Formats: sequence, C-alpha cells, structure tokens
Amino acid sequence: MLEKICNTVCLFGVIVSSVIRAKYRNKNKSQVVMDTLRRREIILSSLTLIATSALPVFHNLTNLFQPFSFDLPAVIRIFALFVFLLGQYLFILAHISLGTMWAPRLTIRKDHKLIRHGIYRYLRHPMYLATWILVVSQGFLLSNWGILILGTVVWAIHFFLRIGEEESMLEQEFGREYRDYKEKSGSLIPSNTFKFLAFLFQPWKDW
Ligand SMILES: C[S@@+](CC[C@H](N)C(=O)[O-])C[C@H]1O[C@@H](n2cnc3c(N)ncnc32)[C@H](O)[C@@H]1O
Repeated sequence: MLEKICNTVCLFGVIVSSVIRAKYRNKNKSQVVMDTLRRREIILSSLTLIATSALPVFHNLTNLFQPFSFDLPAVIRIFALFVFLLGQYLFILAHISLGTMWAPRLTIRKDHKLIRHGIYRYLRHPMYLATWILVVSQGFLLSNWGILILGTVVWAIHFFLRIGEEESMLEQEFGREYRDYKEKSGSLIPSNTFKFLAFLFQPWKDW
C-alpha cells in the first residue's frame, strides 16, 4: 500500500513539474539576448531530464530498474515522502517568484530583471535546491539504487558545471546589483533561516 502511494506521488510530482515548466515556457516570449554555452546546456538539460524524470516514470510503469530495488523501513519511506513534497513546494514557489525570467538554460532576455523577492530574497538557487531534494528523495521513495545513483550523478555533474557559469553570467549582466544581492542571499542555504521558514508558511505575503 505504502509502496503504491510513493510510486503515485513520484508520478504526480513529475506531472506537476512538467505542467509548471510548460506554463512558464509558454509565457516567456521576450527575445533572448544571451544564451551562454547553448550546446552544452541543451545536452546536459536533456540528460538531467532523462535521468531525473523520464527513467523514474518509466521504472514506475515497467519496473525497468527492478534488480536495483532495496528494502526500506516504512518510517524512512514516509520521511522521504514528506521531503519529496517539500521539494515540490520549493520548486513551485521558485517558479512563481522567478516568473517570466525563468528559462531552462542560461539565458538573458531583453528587459531581463534581477529577481530579489519571494523565495529569491533568501536563496539565489531555490530551483537547484529543490532539484537536489527531489532527486535524492525520489530514489528513496522508489527505494531503488539505480534511480538514486543515476539521478544524483547526472544532476551533480550538471549542477557543478552550471552554477558558476550562471553566477558569472548574471554578474556580467547586472554588475553591482548582483554583487550586492550575492552578499545578502544564500546560494543553497537561506541567508536568514527564521525569516525563510516564516516565508514558507506565508509565501503569498511576498510572492
Ligand atoms: C533554470 S533557472 C534557475 C534559476 C536559479 N538558479 C534557481 O535555482 O532558482 C536559470 C535561469 O534563471 C535566470 N535567473 C537565475 N537567477 C535569476 C534572478 N535572481 N533573477 C532573474 N533571472 C534569474 C538565469 O538567467 C537563467 O537563464
């Protein structure tokens, strides 16, 4: 029963993320003026999508990674379920705050604005934090080494290659404003934990 719930939540999570991304992708029509490392980003984004979303869904439907399954006490699975839902929540909040400035690759748009409100007030990379949480908790939810290791390794490569490039690109575009923002926010760990937690309980006060 618990296994079925976990599998369904994972599937549901992939559907929710895809719907959100499609919504913001369609909204964003303004011209791209900078597309840093385009080819590398297309390849890495595709691999990340396959390893963290497509394969888990495929496994869910076909038992593709069955030989890599492991047993997990119910209490750890339930914990992983809550962590996974927290990751989804952060992912949704980050999309709401970043709005039309969101892009799947490293791009700067015409009239690009630096977002410093909502969840970005505390964290510069809430989507990446959410992705870390989702990738790891998903491996435990599905209790499968194949899903856990493949997703984590592919995402880790993408994350470590991308994060420095993204910060340099934004610093080049926004200069002093970005350096000031960097001083006042955390990368993956919130600058002010208490205010951050308060924000998570009432995000509508500062979308
Ligand atoms: C996939 S999003 C990830 C955003 C962020 N790193 C995160 O983890 O939430 C990458 C795009 O967001 C844009 N971006 C990242 N931080 C931004 C900010 N604070 N304001 C505006 N655009 C931002 C970049 O231009 C890039 O094209």
